[in-house]
Amino acid sequence: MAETLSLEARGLTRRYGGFTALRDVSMSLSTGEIRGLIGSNGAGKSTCMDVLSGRARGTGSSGTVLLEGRDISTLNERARRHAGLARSFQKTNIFPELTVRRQVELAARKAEVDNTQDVLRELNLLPHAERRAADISYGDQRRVDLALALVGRPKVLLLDEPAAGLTMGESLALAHMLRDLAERWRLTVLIVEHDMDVIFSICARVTVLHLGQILAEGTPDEIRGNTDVVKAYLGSAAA
Ligand SMILES: Nc1ncnc2c1ncn2[C@@H]1O[C@H](COP(=O)(O)OP(=O)(O)OP(=O)(O)O)[C@@H](O)[C@H]1O
Repeated sequence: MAETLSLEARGLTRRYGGFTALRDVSMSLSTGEIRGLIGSNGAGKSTCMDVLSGRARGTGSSGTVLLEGRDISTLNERARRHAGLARSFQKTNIFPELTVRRQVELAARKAEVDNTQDVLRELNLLPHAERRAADISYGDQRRVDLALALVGRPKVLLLDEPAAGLTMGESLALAHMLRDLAERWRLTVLIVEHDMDVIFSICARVTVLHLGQILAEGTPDEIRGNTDVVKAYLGSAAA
């Protein structure tokens, strides 16, 4: 029996006036997969995440998004989140004055779930739970961001540059925690990240965007060995 895909995008296109930022992008992610989405500045990565998450809907956007086989293309961002598609942004969403526990509780209440303690434990945040977010390290704040996206126990997480601003050690620790979570929760992750060490250490497959279109898709070894990708992106990005 064919496996039901966790997230499927068919023919995603996004136009801004006469400019096409994303053209006919299709991809299929299986359950528990961590997929990297890479490409140079302006390649269309954020636009792709916007169309998937429902942030960019209506005029200018077309294509189909399926979540576990269900067509969610007509749902707005909030309804998609409710259906199990969560997104975490590069810009931190946390309130500096609140304790870590309080803001995870607020996010849990909004998502109508009661798993604050579980999520704090999973993300190694229990030792910081009673501290104000402003008083913890930037690396820990990024984990609070992740916690806020994970409270509803989503099926799919869209992750925008989670390692931005982290030290190399913090980035790799975050990457391994993500891989561990995806495995235990059967969580599917689509991750946009400029840190190729993070991408190549946790992604089974990588999709490369270039000028709004898919340039390549494959395993980390295939992507690293693809001369078009090296020319368009990796030659400069891997630095
Ligand atoms: N609101 C908008 N109006 C017009 N053009 C836009 C808009 N948003 C994005 N674009 C254009 O669409 C293209 C894709 O942008 P996008 O932000 O998706 O790229 P990206 O791959 O995420 O880049 P980066 O790595 O710099 O974040 C760019 O040429 C950008 O200038």
